[in-house]
Parts: sequence; structure tokens; C-alpha cells
Amino acid sequence: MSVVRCDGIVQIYKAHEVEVVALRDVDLVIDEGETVALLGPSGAGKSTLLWLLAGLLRPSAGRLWLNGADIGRLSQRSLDRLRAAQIGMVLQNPARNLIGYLSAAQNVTFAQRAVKRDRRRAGDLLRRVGLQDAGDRPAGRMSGGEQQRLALAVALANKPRLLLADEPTSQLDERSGAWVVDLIKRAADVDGTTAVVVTHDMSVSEALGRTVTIRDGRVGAEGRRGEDFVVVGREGAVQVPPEYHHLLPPGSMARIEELEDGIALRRAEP
Ligand SMILES: Nc1ncnc2c1ncn2[C@@H]1O[C@H](COP(=O)(O)OP(=O)(O)OP(=O)(O)O)[C@@H](O)[C@H]1O
Repeated sequence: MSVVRCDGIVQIYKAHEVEVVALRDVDLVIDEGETVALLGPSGAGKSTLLWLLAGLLRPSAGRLWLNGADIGRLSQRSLDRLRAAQIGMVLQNPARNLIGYLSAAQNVTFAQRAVKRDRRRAGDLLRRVGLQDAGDRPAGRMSGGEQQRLALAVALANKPRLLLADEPTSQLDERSGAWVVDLIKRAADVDGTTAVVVTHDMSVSEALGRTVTIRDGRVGAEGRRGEDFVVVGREGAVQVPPEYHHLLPPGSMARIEELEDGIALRRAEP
């Protein structure tokens, strides 16, 4: 079953009379237990997509289903309930995920408020992110890296069906980055948790099952099992990946050659 289904999602921000189109016609299906790295240059729309999947934003156009529920048709209260019970999120700024005056252990158990409280799971999560001895310390007094690891334990506390993480290893060294990857993969294997992780960290993207690259607000490419593909968009548009821009620069003209199983693009002089 698909946990995420985006159908022609458009997201427009309005700021001081100026409209910014952050996402245009995003189609994406992610199945249960998949681990997806969301890649792309700065400003491409990755965080926007993550916020939409978290139910924190409602799309300007298009439809979005989370666990089969059309979020455009849910009341705010039903959406809040779905988020608390089924979604875990790690925001880009680790401190924003936590309640500073609560201890690490209290932060994790607080995140279980919408489900059955499970202290054993809470202890196990703290151990897996290397914070077994930090359970009593207030989250607000932890280092950025510790907060980032704790944020992942908090996000997984309710055994979410969907885990969303924005740059979850940005403040971590290699060893604690590996704990984060292990925990995400373990959640997928053991609990069937689907994960979508925005990352610039190659060791994270290579460890996950699938990559989705957003460029200029669109899904431009996907990678599965080490193989990269471009995605043909709604109107037949294909983004030429930057590594081929020296052969077909943006704005150049190309000839289309029909092949038995597809087409080839060759640069043409106008
Ligand atoms: N609240 C907002 N109001 C206006 N424009 C916004 C807002 N949030 C994002 N944008 C714009 O939307 C576009 C996509 O931004 P987004 O943060 O989703 O990109 P990103 O791929 O996550 O970038 P980064 O890797 O730098 O975090 C950018 O042009 C950004 O300036």
C-alpha cells in the first residue's frame, strides 16, 4: 500500500505581494517500508515537500494522500490526530524538535502521548542514538549533535508509519551519522516505517533504498538500486541532469532521434 501519494502538487508561497512557486506538478508515490532520500540543490523545494508530507502545509493545488487519507478533505482536528499518531518529524533545526526543559527521556515519552506509552521502546531508542546515559539531562542543555540524535529518537517514539527528516545528520560526525542511518533502516525493517529524508550527506543517500531528486520544484530524477533515471514529467518534460549540461547546455536546441526503446537527444546548431 502507498503511504504517500502526491498527484500534481503545486505549492505557492505569497510574501509581500510576490508569489514564489516552490513546487510545480509533483507526482510521487512512496510505498510502505520504503526509505527515500530527497535530494536537490538549495531552494529546489525539498523542505516544502517535507512540510506538505507532514501535514504542516496544505498544497495550493493538487491532491495529497497520507496513509490513504486525502489530507485536503480532513478537518484540522483529524489532521492533527493523524500527525500525532502516524507521523514522526525531524526538523532542520534540532532544538525546534524538543522541549528544552524536559529531560531526554521525557521528550521521548511525551512523543508517545497519542499512542500507547512504551518506556522500553523509549529506552531502546535512546540507547540506539548513544544517549543511554543522558536520559535525565534537560534537552535544552545538550549540544547540537546530541539534540539532533535525540530528535530522531523522539520522531520514532510513536512507531510512526511515516518518518520525515530534514538534514538529520547535518551536525553529526561519521559514527553518529551511521547510528542515524541504522535507526532509520531498522525502523523500516522492523516496524515497516516509511522514511523520507532530505539530505546532502552521500553516506545517508547511498544507504537508503531510493533517491528522488527535486530540481526547480519538480521531480527531475530518481535512483533505485544504484541506477539513476530521469523522470518524464506531466507535459513530457525531461530535465537534463547538470552533469550533461556541457553537452546540452540549458537553452540549446536538440534534435530528437527515435530509437526502438526510447529517444536520443543530439545537440543541433540552430
Ligand atoms: N515561507 C516561505 N515564504 C516564501 N518563500 C518561501 C518560503 N519557504 C520557502 N520559500 C521559497 O520556496 C522555494 C523552495 O524552498 P525550500 O526551502 O522548500 O527549498 P529546499 O530545497 O529545501 O532548500 P534548502 O536545501 O536550501 O533547504 C525557495 O525559492 C524558497 O525561497
